[in-house]
Amino acid sequence: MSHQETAMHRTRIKICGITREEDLRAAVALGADALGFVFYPKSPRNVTPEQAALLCAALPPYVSAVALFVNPTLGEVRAVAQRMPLSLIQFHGDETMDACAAIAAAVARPYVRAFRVRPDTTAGELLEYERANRAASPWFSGVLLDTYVDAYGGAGKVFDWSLIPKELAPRVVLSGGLNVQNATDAVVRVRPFAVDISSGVEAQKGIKDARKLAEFIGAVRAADATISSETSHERITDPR
Ligand SMILES: O=C(O)c1ccccc1N[C@@H]1O[C@H](COP(=O)(O)O)[C@@H](O)[C@H]1O
Repeated sequence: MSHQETAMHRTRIKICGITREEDLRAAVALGADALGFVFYPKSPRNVTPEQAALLCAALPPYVSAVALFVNPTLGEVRAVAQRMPLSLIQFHGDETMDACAAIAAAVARPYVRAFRVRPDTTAGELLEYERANRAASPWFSGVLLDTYVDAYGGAGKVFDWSLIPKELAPRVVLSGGLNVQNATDAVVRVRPFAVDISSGVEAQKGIKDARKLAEFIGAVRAADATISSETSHERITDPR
């Protein structure tokens, strides 16, 4: 196989809970694909639409701005969508499927919907969740898997990745307790479309640590390199 035919695996990376311009610039410089802004007043990472708009002024083209909400009203989402260059909504609460679809249609933005995985979550449940949401709205972009905890998210807790069905993994955003130590293992084992991290790259709540950001992104890219070399090896040994 020639060099040009070797497909490089590239896991998309979202850094969530941006509250400072220097963190945004560091994440962008390191190659993050998306940055998350939390609009949930109970979160230590909460920002106002005006703060997010100011932060996004430093965002270059082709890097997505994601707005995270927990059980928002349409008015709250609209206020954000009108003020910042919003690429994607992340619904991370107990919103119904129909509420997500209606809000996304009203503001004309795609969305991901968080499924908070419990120890007794089944593969069938996850597949059906994705199928039903996809059928419910053309604005549905994918499922984000997080760990079920009493709070809504950003808790740094891992769930059992073996619960994710193999056929769903290439379409999911994997989150929940990712960090510098487990990132390579997570990506090599699960092979998600994207990873999303918040607390694992923080120096303190709401403040990112530039070194952890660099190490986390490096760990994901190391996993990508492993997957790419496995894939090209499979092609060489089985050229079909
Ligand atoms: O980041 C938050 O403060 C937050 C608040 C409410 C709901 C979700 C939140 N963040 C999301 O939680 C997951 C897991 O985060 P962590 O890496 O375990 O800290 C992630 O998808 C964040 O986007």
